[in-house]
Amino acid sequence: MEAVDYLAEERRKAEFDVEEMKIVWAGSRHAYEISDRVSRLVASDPVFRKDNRTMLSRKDLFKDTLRKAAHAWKRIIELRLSEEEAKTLRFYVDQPAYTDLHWGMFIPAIKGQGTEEQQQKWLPMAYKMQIIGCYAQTELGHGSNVQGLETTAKFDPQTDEFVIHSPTLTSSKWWPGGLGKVSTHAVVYARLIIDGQDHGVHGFIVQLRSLDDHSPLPGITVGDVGMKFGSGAYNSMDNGVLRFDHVRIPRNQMLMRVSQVTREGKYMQSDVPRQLVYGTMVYVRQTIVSDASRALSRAVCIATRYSAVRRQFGSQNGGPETQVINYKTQQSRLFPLLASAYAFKFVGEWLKWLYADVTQRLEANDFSTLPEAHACTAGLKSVTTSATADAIEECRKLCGGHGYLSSSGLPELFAVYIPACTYEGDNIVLLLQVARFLMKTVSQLGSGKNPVGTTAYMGRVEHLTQCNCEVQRAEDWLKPSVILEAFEARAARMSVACAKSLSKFSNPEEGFAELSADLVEAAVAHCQLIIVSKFIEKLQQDIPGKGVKRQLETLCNIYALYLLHKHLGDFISTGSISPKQGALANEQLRLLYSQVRPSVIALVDAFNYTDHYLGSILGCYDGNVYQKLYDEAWKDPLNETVVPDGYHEYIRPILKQHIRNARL
Ligand SMILES: CCCCCCC/C=C/C(=O)SCCNC(=O)CCNC(=O)[C@H](O)C(C)(C)COP(=O)(O)OP(=O)(O)OC[C@H]1O[C@@H](n2cnc3c(N)ncnc32)[C@H](O)[C@@H]1OP(=O)(O)O
Ligand SMILES: Cc1cc2nc3c(=O)[nH]c(=O)nc-3n(C[C@H](O)[C@H](O)[C@H](O)COP(=O)(O)OP(=O)(O)OC[C@H]3O[C@@H](n4cnc5c(N)ncnc54)[C@H](O)[C@@H]3O)c2cc1C
Repeated sequence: MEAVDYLAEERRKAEFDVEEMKIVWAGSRHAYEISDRVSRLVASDPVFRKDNRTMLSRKDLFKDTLRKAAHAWKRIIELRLSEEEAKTLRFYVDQPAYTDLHWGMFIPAIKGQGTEEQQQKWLPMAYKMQIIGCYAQTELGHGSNVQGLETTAKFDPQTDEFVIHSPTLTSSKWWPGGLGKVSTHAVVYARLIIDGQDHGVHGFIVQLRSLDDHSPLPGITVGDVGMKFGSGAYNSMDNGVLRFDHVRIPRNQMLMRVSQVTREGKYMQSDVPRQLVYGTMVYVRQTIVSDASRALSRAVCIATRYSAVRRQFGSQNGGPETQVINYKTQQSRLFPLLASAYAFKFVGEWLKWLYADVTQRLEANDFSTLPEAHACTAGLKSVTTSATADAIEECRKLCGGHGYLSSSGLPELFAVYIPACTYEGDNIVLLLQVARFLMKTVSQLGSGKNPVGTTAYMGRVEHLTQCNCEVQRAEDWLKPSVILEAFEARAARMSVACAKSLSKFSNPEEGFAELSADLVEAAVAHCQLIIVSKFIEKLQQDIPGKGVKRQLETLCNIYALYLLHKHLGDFISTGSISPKQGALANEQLRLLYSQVRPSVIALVDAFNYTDHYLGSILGCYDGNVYQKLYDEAWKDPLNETVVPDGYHEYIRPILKQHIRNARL
């Protein structure tokens, strides 16, 4: 059989309706149709070509990004694309750009923190891209600790203005995407000072560059922070540095939904919580969870297709070698990642719903679910991005040597993805936020306030800290109720153990710092429980299509049992399961790998990614890996000449050394 036939053969083995699974993956038939149409549109447009981008210099890469962003905008206007279609188009262009921050943070910040009047003034200009904005919060000296920001916004009652100033080197804004070279405006976070009194961090809309010639306005020093990790990758983004030297802005450019400053310089707080100043981060963290499933599914698609094509060992009497995907070790490394991609997809959908729900409540002045929304977005952002970053690297290893080639697409995907573990909140810092929320929940148990939502299980803490797992045979692990109780017991017991340890400290903050490593583990357990439970909930829905639900059940079980196996120490040390039950879970997991094996190629086909989006020779739909790898090698600039540049200066003299030595 030719390499090109391997995937066709695999597709014939699929045990479910792949077209229906595509709709489940996309979220709805409508979303599927948009994604399918727009991804093909991008793939067929030569301006969006990206196969040469890791070879470009920083300047050429940046200009290429500007060209793509301008072309994308032109196509959006020409084709009158809806908001959803436009977003999908930017996603498939697949090159980090200032537009991500303009649409993803600048506009949401004004929407979430601006008054009606401010929204009416700024949003129409932003929607038409007559102004381009970024989100300037982080400083050289302060990122995680937002309350530690140093930039000041002093109210000047004489002129009815704020004076924005960077008092120290460490107060220089540092990192904001789009700031370095493009943005005309920024939402700048600064300490509000009125009459010498510090009212903490607030957001301000500040113009940075002239709308006529793009030069920085007086008092503004702005530039790019420099090259980042990897070639291509996130270097298409102009992450920037910015300093203010007493820059004046009108008073009405402070975002005033949460608090206001009057003409007289009076500071007034609305009845909305102060934490809404952090609202844009909650919004973006929620989108990052869905993005994790996309990045992970992309890597998994590449590694799965390649693993079905690649053969090593096992040939008998000159017959074909074994497909590496049939090695149990390959399966135990790859299939949990496939299952994780689906798990993150569904928890991302749920989180989107949660965010929409909390937004609706906030509009009706119901702030009760804000702490949970903060904990869920922070925790799930952390857990899904860390797992995805690790998984992309694992996929590279699963592809052996060829995975290390740039043309596999995996090195660039890794380089572009890993900052997700840091931006929008360092993952450990965010897990500590979840831990605080959990400790608060435990401390309130018995006070008559019943935990709700994702912490509702804590309401059954007495049962969960005493229950015995009922598993006796491997197949008992297939019962959703059994899986759920094991995960709930582990999470509840870890939180309760932390709370008990904390109670021994006279100073709770000291205790929290001392126990922070354990608290992070408890937070991870809680977040993993959410992901598992949302997958199980998804399966309670009506899911049409032959065999579709069955495949999803298998993936759900793989995801849960893989986590259980990976964190066996937690489950056993908390007494949530016995060592014997842990071994049975592993036995069941092996059976599940065999069960899902015939369908894995169809399961990655269901992501419906174009070859353009995948950007990987190893992951192409046709599986023609070797011919493509061979052809690609000859396109490398080093192969433009047979004898390399530098031969005469640096190679020949060494080779001819013996002649010189002989003459001496
Ligand atoms: C689509 C775009 C593409 C993506 C491109 C990526 C671009 C990247 C952009 C960025 O990175 S922007 C910068 C992001 N920066 C951060 O994420 C900073 C992380 N730090 C924080 O979020 C906070 O400083 C902190 C870690 C939460 C701590 O803040 P603070 O010291 O003020 O809080 P605490 O005293 O711990 O808590 C006070 C109180 O507030 C609650 N809370 C904290 N954050 C939020 C929130 N976002 N929403 C709601 N509530 C929040 C917290 O739980 C505490 O509650 P109580 O315990 O008092 O009830
Ligand atoms: C590619 C990229 C794009 C970005 N885009 C933007 C943007 O558009 N706008 C913007 O404003 N910012 C942006 N940022 C900044 C980003 O939000 C911050 O880098 C991030 O919040 C982490 O903060 P930090 O860099 O200060 O890390 P630090 O907080 O200095 O982290 C350093 C280490 O200290 C640990 N640590 C910190 N605090 C604690 C604690 N309390 N307990 C335990 N450990 C702790 C962390 O876990 C980490 O290991 C971007 C960053 C990157 C990398």
